Amino acid sequence: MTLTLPTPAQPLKIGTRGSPLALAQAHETCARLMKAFDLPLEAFQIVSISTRGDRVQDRALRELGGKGLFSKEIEDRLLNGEVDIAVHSTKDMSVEQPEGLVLDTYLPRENPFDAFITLDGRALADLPQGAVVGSSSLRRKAQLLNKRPDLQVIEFRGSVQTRLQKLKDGVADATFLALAGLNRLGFDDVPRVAVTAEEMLPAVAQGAISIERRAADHHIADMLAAIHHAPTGQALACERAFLAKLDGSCQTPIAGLAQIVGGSLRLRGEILRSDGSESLSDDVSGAISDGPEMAVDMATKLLERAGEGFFDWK
Ligand SMILES: NCc1[nH]cc(CCC(=O)O)c1CC(=O)O
Repeated sequence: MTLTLPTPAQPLKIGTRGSPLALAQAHETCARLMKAFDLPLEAFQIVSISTRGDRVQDRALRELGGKGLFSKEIEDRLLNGEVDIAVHSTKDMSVEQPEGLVLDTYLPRENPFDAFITLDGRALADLPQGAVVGSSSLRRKAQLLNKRPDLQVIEFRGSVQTRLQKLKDGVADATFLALAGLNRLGFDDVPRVAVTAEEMLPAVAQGAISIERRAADHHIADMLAAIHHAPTGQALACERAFLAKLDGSCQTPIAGLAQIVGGSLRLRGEILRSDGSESLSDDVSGAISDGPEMAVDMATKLLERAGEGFFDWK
């Protein structure tokens, strides 16, 4: 197999959102390709592309609706050839890609769990009665209220810095962020306590970077194969099959985590009513290759248990 590799004269154009986290993820992808093929930095060009999700800051994202809130503009440029690959937070990606594109390269997953953030670094269990938590995630809100109906959850968006400032201003007592984001940005001094899977199961695909390409681009596919992390791909295929069967997105109160433990695959899943009044969950293990099948099975059983009317967020 002969690979066609990028050169400084014909660089690989990497499409990404322009947020600090998105750029860090594009740089990680770039660094892995440089290492795999001993390429210079000049063989890559990072193209930052603004998406609708980036432009709308003042309204809750879920009110916007629509698929590909954080990816459509990037996917359009991939389809018209302006960029060669696109790097994404898989958590923000819908379960199906537009015709002609595939999402099948995964980098090794970062920590998939949530971080609980307060100014004094206390744990979730130490949050006083009636405290105010800032989060715009329906999942986090529902999970939190399910365990702690005494808490008040308010809308919270913006960068890590904005959120910390809001805590300092007393707008809220605590917030959540993905640990993966904090780690990738190198925010080591942000006080945080990792939330366990038992306390709050993370969102499907949290902490996993994926790379999208044109389906017909076999040279690109061959090149990306060198940086694909198969265990992450297997876990993500399972989680995304779970989400697909539930017809969910990153903006629905659904949680799911697949982990490879000692040669088998463990899948934990949860669906909630958005006010947190009810939560249904399951925990199964099986062969790694049966991941997607296990996920569909779990989702089907959860839907049966939930019955009509459970999905008030639909
Ligand atoms: N929806 C926002 C989003 N999408 C991906 C991440 C974090 C990085 C990741 O999960 O890979 C975040 C921020 C957050 O949840 O704190």
